[in-house]
Amino acid sequence: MKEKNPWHRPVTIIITVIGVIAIVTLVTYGIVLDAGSSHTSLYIYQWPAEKDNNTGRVEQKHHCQVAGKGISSYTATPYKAGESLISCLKEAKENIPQKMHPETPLYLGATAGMRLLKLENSSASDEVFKAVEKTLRGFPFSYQGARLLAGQEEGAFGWVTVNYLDDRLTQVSMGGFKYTSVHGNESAKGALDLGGASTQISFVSDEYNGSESPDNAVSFRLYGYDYTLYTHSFLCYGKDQALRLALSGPTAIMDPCFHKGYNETKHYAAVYDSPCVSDQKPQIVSETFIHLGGGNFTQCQEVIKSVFNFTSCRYSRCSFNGIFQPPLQGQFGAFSAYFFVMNFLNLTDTSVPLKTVMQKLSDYCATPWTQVCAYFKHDIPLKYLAEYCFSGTYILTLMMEGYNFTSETYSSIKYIQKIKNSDAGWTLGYMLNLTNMIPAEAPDSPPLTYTSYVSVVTVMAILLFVIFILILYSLWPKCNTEPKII
Ligand SMILES: Nc1nc2c(ncn2[C@@H]2O[C@H](COP(=O)(O)OP(=O)(O)OP(=O)(O)O)[C@@H](O)[C@H]2O)c(=O)[nH]1
Ligand SMILES: [Ca+2]
Repeated sequence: MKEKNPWHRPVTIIITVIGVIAIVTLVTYGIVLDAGSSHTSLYIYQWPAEKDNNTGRVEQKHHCQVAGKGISSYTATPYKAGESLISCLKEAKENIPQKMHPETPLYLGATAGMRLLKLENSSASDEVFKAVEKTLRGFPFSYQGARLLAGQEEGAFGWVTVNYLDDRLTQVSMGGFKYTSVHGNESAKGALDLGGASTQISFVSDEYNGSESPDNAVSFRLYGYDYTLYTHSFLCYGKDQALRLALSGPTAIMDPCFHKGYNETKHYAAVYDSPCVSDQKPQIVSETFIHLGGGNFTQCQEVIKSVFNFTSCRYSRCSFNGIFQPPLQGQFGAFSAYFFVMNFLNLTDTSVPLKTVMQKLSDYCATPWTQVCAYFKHDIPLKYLAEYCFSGTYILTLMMEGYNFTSETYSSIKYIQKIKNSDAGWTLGYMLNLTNMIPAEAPDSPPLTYTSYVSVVTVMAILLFVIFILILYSLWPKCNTEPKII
């Protein structure tokens, strides 16, 4: 008896086609933990499994904020630094299909909080890393290391993220010709990152080739274009450490950067337990001081200016503290605390003249604390709320006095949190680099987003399916309806 060909069964055909779609649209994942000074965040990224290194293909799938403070705060009980990560890692397990766990790379990068801890107590920092590593190794992912990022890396990877997500890195390919005129230095966007303990500025400038102050240069070749990036990370100039710098000194008690009516008793130790300010600790017997708000924007600006040193510069030009900075060039994306703060203050629109922005901030700083509290206390944690006047003034002073933006160039800054649903920050650039996802040479085909890629593959698979069915139908043995002539 002739066996029926199983390939002729419609169920088999449908399963095969679904299988083909599943294989072609397989997704690869990567996990990066951003162990910042104030807190840790876990990001899951996803991209199509086929090894086609087009730009704009990696997307953020999931973000988990670790509860509690940053890992550098667990010096007394390092194992708790590891434990703090467990719930987000469990979330990661749920968000990535189980069969993909062993091949999902897992990275942890620590930034300024751990840099400060290393300066202060290097064995304590080793203990924290050990604890964190132990936890990460306990999960089924492909652990790739937990390490301290250099300030330069943090700045450079933030720049890569912003430009990658903005599709500014590839060359445009049209009809076989590659157009480079709109890419490279001219279209690259600078990156401004304001953390809790450090702040980074990174941009390309036609006037910087790395010869002056080579420590500030990061060079790479991406998609066939050479970039020499200027980058600098100012340790102690993140907004939490800058607040300590501004507080420390004889004027600490009446603080113009806090609202009138703000009145809190604080421990000296809490302010001075950081290498950024430890040498400025006043010789006072008392353990506490009363932090009073003055609510005066102009005076606050003066206090903040005093934390920047403009007295010496051994280069052709400097930002502050004797650090070289070439002339600013192009657009800038300002993220992390730049966004949190300016978004709260409703000041993210940089087309508004700088004078108006300052006036609005001045009005906000002059608002009595009781009024601010009554209005926002249900929505915003009090700690954040108390600091927005300081933080807003710090941001404007850092930009205008520190980095030399002017009222004309202020509009070249855009406050951003996300680009195409992915958070702006160093983590994506870090993973792209470590997984070799950005090739040195340009790909030939123009990039597709993941969604467009899946749509194209699905449409093609359906089309193939229809053609397949039609072919089968034409080959299928049919009943002969014609009367048989005997
Ligand atoms: N208002 C507000 N502030 C936030 C929020 N998230 C974080 N911050 C604060 O903004 C500052 C910067 O936060 P991050 O960018 O996460 O800093 P970080 O990565 O912990 O610190 P670094 O290691 O210096 O980069 C810190 O002072 C945080 O406490 C938020 O959602 N709202
Ligand atoms: Ca950060």
